[in-house]
Amino acid sequence: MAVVTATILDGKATRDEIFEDLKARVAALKAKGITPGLGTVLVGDDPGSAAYVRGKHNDCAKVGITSIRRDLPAATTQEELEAVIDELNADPACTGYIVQLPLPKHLDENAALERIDPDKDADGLHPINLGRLVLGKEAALPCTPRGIVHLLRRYEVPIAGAHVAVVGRGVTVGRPIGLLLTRRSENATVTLCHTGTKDLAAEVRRADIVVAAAGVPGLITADMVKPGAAVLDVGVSRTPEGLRGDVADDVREVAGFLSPNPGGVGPLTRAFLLANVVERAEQLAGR
Ligand SMILES: Nc1nc2c(c(=O)[nH]1)N[C@@H](CN(C=O)c1ccc(C(=O)N[C@@H](CCC(=O)O)C(=O)O)cc1)CN2
Repeated sequence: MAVVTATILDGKATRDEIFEDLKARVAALKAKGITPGLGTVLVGDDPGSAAYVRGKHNDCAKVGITSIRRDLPAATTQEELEAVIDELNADPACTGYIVQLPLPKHLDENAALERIDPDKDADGLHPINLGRLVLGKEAALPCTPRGIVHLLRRYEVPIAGAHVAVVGRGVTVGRPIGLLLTRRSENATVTLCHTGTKDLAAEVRRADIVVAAAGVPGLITADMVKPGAAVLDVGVSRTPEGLRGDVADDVREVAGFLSPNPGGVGPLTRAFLLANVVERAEQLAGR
């Protein structure tokens, strides 16, 4: 029988704590006559993206944030998409919003992200907000990286001085997580691994913290993990057997901490999306 050594980093319990805090803050905003609003733009009928967007609006209802949904057909043109973005930029009821990624292949994702008003960028993925993060200025932070840092802190995983291997260089996780973890407040040393990395196993093996965000089922196996390391399973793939993370099951016999998938970082991605909207509403209320 498998021996589980890892402490499980429970994303759902941690999300519930964040929701309690957000509920109180939204109530305080409403008492001042301000209701935060989250917008989503979903293009096409990918069932995974549709489920994530549905989840985001369910979360809004739980904490008292107004939901604004724009669901567009798969054949939407770039001009039509940008017209919806412009509309949300101008909508005073919309405090912040996201364009659900990935977009259908015929659409230009970067152009769409750049069109979002940076002050309404609830995802923290606008180039201006990523640039502010690089410069150490206040900005909306990308939700999944924010969730990862929160989960590590919540379970008192040492970050300062840790060697972190990030696997995957996507815009929502891999690239921005390095920016967060190398801030002075976190002080980790980060190696960003990708398909061009010569010896992935060696890079992962010397890491105290592994962030697996490649979207390759079972990529990280027990023999690649330093005993006691914290392993965060962020990548997700839809396989004929169902949803699979990047981390093989046997890693829980070696790791010191493990964020499972599902039930780890995913719920925090959603929680920090709402947190970004509430924080923006609080900034506006303070003016
Ligand atoms: N505009 C964005 N698009 C995408 C992002 C993002 O941060 N911004 N990230 C992912 C998808 N995503 C949010 O949009 C997301 C992924 C996973 C979860 C989640 O809660 N997962 C659950 C399992 C859910 C299931 O069973 O299907 C879990 O991990 O427990 C939430 C949000 C790509 N696109």
